[in-house]
Amino acid sequence: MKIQAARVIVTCPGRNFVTLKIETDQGVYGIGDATLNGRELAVVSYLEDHVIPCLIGMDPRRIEDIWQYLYRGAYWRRGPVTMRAISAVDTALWDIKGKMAGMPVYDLLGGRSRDGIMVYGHANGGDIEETVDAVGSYIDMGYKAIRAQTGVPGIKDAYGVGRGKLFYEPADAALPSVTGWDTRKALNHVPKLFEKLRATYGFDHHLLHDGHHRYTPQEAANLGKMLEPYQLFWLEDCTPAENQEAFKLVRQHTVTPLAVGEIFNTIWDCKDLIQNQLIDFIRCTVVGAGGITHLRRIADLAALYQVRTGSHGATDLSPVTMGAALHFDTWVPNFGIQEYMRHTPETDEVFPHDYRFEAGEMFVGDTPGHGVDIDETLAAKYPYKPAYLPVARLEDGTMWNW
Ligand SMILES: O=C(O)C(=O)C[C@H](O)[C@H](O)CO
Ligand SMILES: [Mg+2]
Repeated sequence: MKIQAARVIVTCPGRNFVTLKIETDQGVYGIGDATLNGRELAVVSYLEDHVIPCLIGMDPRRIEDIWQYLYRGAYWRRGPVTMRAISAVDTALWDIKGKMAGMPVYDLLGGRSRDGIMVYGHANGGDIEETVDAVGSYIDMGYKAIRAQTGVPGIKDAYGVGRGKLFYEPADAALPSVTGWDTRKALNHVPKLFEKLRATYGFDHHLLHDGHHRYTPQEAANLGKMLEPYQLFWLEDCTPAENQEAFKLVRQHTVTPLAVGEIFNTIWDCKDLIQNQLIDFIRCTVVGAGGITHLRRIADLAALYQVRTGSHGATDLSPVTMGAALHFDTWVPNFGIQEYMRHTPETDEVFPHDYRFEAGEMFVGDTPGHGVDIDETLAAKYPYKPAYLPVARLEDGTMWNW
């Protein structure tokens, strides 16, 4: 069996997605997601100019060997562009293997560990009242877990506060827009949101919050401590994690559960965090961390230390990633939660899929492979549109972490 052709499909049904389609000489094909928000075309070139020429003629059944070939073979290891490209190949190959075997991917991985996959949605508002209402509407939709973000007085375009209620997408301009940040103002405000949420809805639902890399370790520890009475499911990306040791300081001072990993590419980004039990949830996902093959390695390491999974699932990850992630979640023994930001109806139409949401959980179907396809004719109607994520600056103009 041989890989006969492979091509990259770029489409923008409201936002940009990069998809790799691998075709075999036996008529079976597979697809993988390679979307890197705000840097999409770098991955397109990596795939078209450097990966696809090597893939032609290879045996698509050799998923592990092809993964090692692309990782070790490039010499230049890791990084978001390389690992997104490897992930797209890997996901497409698992899709092909499932189709060849007549099995859904979760069965190839070892079978079902659970029936439904608990997901969390994004509730946000310009102020506390609006966010409280938004959380209420997620509860009405059946969600058991909700991430809550609010605008902060005095901060321009605080992180996580979108224009729409269901389809938040921060990459919106042909050049990066400038948002603001002020830790003092956020620390004064965020605990009040959770106080109000618990007072309004009680403690039956899981509440989450994303710090989006904004706080120093000391500030993050302070926030975690202030949020303890509200019993969060997790505080995410409370401080940048390039220096994994930074989490020691946060951990020493708070029992608020910590989650990190949406920008990690490999096991090397999180091995110290996991082995030192500095986090509770690892948020790497299929598209970000080298596909199913590598994510399984991360999850297995995490399991040794009682760290559970909580895969990134924002809208910039295409339905292909969502499908593959849900198969992974259906199997992985140390599952925690899955992020689920809804795609727009236009996106769902371009990527027909068999997963569904019901009563706060997602369910995968039994279609062989990962159960997500691409309608290429429809995809061609939505050409690529340059879009950047915003940047953040402090009040005095200093660049900060968006
Ligand atoms: O979903 C989350 O937790 C995010 O932090 C979303 C990110 O801002 C988004 O994926 C960036 O492209
Ligand atoms: Mg996040």
